[in-house]
Amino acid sequence: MNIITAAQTRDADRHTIETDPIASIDLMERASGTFVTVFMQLYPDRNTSILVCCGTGNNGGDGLAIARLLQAHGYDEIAVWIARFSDRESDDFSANLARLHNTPIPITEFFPGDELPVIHQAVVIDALLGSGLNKPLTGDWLRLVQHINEAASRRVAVDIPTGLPPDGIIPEAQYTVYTHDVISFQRPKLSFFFPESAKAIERFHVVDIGLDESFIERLPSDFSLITAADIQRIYHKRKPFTHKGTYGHALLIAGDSRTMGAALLSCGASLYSGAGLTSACIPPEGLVALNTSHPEVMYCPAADLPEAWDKFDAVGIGPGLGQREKLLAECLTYVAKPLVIDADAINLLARASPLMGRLPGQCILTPHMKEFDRLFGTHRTWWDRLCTAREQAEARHIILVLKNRYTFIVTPDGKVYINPTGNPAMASGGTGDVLTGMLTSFLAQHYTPEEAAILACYLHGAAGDLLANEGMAVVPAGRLLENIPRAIGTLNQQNS
Ligand SMILES: NC(=O)C1=CN([C@@H]2O[C@H](COP(=O)(O)OP(=O)(O)OC[C@H]3O[C@@H](n4cnc5c(N)ncnc54)[C@H](O)[C@@H]3O)[C@@H](O)[C@H]2O)[C@@H](O)CC1
Ligand SMILES: [K+]
Repeated sequence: MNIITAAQTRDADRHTIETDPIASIDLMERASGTFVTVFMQLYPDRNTSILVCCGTGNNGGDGLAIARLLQAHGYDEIAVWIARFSDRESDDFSANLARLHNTPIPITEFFPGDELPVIHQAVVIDALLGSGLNKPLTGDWLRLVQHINEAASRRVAVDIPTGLPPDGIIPEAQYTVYTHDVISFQRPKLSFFFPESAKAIERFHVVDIGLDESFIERLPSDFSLITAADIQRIYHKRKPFTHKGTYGHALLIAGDSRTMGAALLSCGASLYSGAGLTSACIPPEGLVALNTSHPEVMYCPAADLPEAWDKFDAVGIGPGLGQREKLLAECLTYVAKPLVIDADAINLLARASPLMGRLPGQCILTPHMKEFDRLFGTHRTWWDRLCTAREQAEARHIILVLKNRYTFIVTPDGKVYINPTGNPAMASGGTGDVLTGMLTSFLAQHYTPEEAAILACYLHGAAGDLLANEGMAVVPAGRLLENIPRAIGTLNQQNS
């Protein structure tokens, strides 16, 4: 699903109005109706007291229509505030204001400098400003937004929290309405996926307001959100008459005396993700632990690597590797193979910059924020970091998996795939090692690096989601392993 800019959304809006055809005021009614459907699922109690705060543009117009529709659905305790901080009002706002005057809903208008009454409603619907935002909030807007944030109410935004830019840089000090829920029209906005939006958005829901999807999908965009349908398309179900050789041989070069667990986790992840064979190049003191935890995994001593190299279909290096820089340097001298570089190996790369110049094309690097900044310099915003990631991926022909709540997979052609799965219960040591094992496993199974990255990130998060949905508030990395086949299994069920 491509993620589009505010300007492109306006194009899609115009196109739909012309070709559907539908009058703009009716499109607003349709959008407001879809908002109301989700809102009623979130707050089914018709006695919920609701304050709808509206600006005078189309976001405000939506707010007015929403107030009227909620009242028609039996929500009687509704009040509307209109922020008259600008002389302009959109046509559809005016039309909806006229319609609202035919209802008993009380409307209060506020002008610059007006005192703001205490908000006592259980829910505030934020329809002040939407995707039309073109500068940070100041003056009366900022005062109103802070006033809303100070109320004890639940806050639900129409389309986007007021003050949050839909795309581009989100300045750290940017003030927005801090929402519990955002009900967003047609597409999530790019900024929803940046950590800087955490305060502004607790969760978001996307509703289809009937804009022309085929038109939207044709709009050029370098950003796309991975969907279950994409995963279905990429994943190949295991076929009859296949054997372990069909599914490739993965090698994990990992572990050190104090960090052997990282190696075991990544080897386990390779195994559970379906590589036909998995070998571990670990220090010999880890052998007993390896044989105990994953007897299916074979051992490859570091000294055997030069002769054994040819038999591996993919290599992952880094989890718990410690300071064993020589191993990384050696790997980069052998015939290039599908390669994943993670964790300690990334830090070694950051320290030994000549090695950076030897990365094979299409290799996958999986830095988290700090590792990324160690490699490429510090960044003040995630937007800047993502811009650097795109430049570096293009210049070096590599794939960068920039890990976060929503992991960004950045490919050499500058495209960014955003992974939606995963949850905060997974935020603990070792889950990254599991991801490395999964990536290496899918590469060994002959998926392209781009496919492997998309599959691994999605299924890694999906495995964690299965556990979180079963009530686990914390998902330790070890518990993820057995859930990888379950996450893959759900694809098999849907495929059959
Ligand atoms: N697909 C669509 O495009 C649809 C859009 N709709 C709604 O329309 C919204 C966009 O409406 P508009 O383009 O009228 O814009 P907004 O209603 O978001 O903003 C209104 C105006 O406020 C001004 N403004 C921007 N930033 C400001 C700031 N920091 N301080 C003070 N004033 C500022 C701008 O002049 C802007 O045009 C969407 O978010 C959505 O809610 C819906 O009605 C349905 C269809
Ligand atoms: K809003």
